[in-house]
Amino acid sequence: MQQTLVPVLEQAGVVPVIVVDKVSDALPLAQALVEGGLNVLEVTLRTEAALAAVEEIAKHLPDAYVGTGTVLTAEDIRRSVDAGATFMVSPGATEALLDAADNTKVPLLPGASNPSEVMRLLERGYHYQKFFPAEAAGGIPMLKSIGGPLGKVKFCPTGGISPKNASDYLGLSNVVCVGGSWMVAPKLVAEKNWAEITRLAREASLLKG
Ligand SMILES: O=C(O)C(=O)C[C@H](O)[C@H](O)COP(=O)(O)O
Repeated sequence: MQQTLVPVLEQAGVVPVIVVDKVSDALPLAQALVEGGLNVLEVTLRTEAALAAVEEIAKHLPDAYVGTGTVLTAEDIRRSVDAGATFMVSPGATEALLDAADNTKVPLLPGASNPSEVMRLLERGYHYQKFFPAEAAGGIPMLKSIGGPLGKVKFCPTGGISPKNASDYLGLSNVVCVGGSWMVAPKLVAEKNWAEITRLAREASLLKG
């Protein structure tokens, strides 16, 4: 069920976590990120514009893998699939969400923040999980500790990742990629500073080594 997601995550390095307020910003923003070398884009379902933004990017930017974030409910899954998302990300997981995900081909990267949550997701077949909120939930020491007993799970830590700590996370054997919003800061998007977004994306893309 996550088969199609694995190669996408493995080449992602840094996944920008995007909040789009205006649909008209979606394409130039996504283009700026792809130009900088980041091609796996998570558009959070936190704004009215999010689904239309996903549709635009999916339709016009074939070089990008666009997915939805902040997927909380079965309805969010349905709307993500309809918009053309190639993957979905949730900050945590509920049985209802996982049941709905079982009924769609679009892969889910579900969130966990401690060993019991990781184990529950593993029981449901999720070998790739988001570790959220990464810094607040114990960061690198927590991931190293989890990696002992639960070494077959690979994580995409998100929440508090920055240019300062991203490469340390990416250096862990149980980290497949990291998520972060620093290269799509609201101020940069509001100013339509696509050049700076490309510059930050390029810097981020070099972190994956
Ligand atoms: O909306 C979601 O589903 C989330 O998971 C939250 C995001 O992961 C964080 O907003 C990104 O964290 P920062 O890079 O610290 O801004």
